Amino acid sequence: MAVVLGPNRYGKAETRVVRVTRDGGTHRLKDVNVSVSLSGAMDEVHLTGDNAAVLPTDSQKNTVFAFAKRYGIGAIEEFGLLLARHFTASQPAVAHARVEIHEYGWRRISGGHSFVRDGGEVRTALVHHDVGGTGTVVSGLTDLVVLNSTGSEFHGFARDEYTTLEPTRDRVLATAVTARWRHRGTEAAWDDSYAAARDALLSAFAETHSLSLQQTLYQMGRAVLDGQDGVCEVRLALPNKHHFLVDLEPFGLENDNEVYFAADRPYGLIEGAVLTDDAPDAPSAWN
Ligand SMILES: O=c1[nH]c(=O)c2[nH]c(=O)[nH]c2[nH]1
Repeated sequence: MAVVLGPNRYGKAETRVVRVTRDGGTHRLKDVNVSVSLSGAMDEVHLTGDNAAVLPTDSQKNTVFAFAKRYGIGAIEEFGLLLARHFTASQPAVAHARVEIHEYGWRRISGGHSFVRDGGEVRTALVHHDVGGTGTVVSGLTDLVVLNSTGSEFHGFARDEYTTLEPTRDRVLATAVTARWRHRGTEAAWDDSYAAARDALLSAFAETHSLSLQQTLYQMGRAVLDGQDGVCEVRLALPNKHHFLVDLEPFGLENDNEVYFAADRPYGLIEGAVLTDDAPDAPSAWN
């Protein structure tokens, strides 16, 4: 029985590119996930290991970043066509290009450079009640994804022999907020309280000129407490969703804080509590 090569394709999946367009102080954001898959005369690489027809998936990823800079990202259909036509036109072995793009929507918070991602967030409540009649209520949310495309710095940090991070005076700051806030009592206008806390978190994130995510965390917690006497403690978990500036110099392009690689892991995880100095102890409230 003979064995033959069947249908095949290859490419770089899920290149996460964030393109910031700066129009003075007003920024626009395009956040996409691009998967390229090429097919054509690829028998040799499978049968003999001859790579002559294989444009590396690494080059495909670089093309996505370079095109994001060179042409911007308009409608994702248009960006997809641009890429697919490029690969079929420039690689003799490529007969077909498949480009799938997913776009994540963002809405403005306030100011010109602060955004909250559409959908996905979850409202949470955790209630404890004793037979004796005392209770605690912890409200919260998870997966509230926010991004500042400027207004964030990180420098002056401790260094050791393993430190390679470059200090920065202008970076993208993004996080998926998990916040929980403890109420003093068991009577409150819960929906209004939730809306006010969510607003306070968003405004504080947008309005804090950040020197670290830790500093932003404290300001976010404080904003919730300042807005509501009925809340005595806020706990926050803020993953630092790193956006790395892509080096476009090898392609003769300058990257003036426009094209970022949105990494999903590993991520910094910044956690902390902010509380009023009269907050009652609540050993079980958070578990
Ligand atoms: O805001 C930050 N806090 C850190 O603790 C940290 N560590 C790091 O590598 N980048 C950052 N950013």
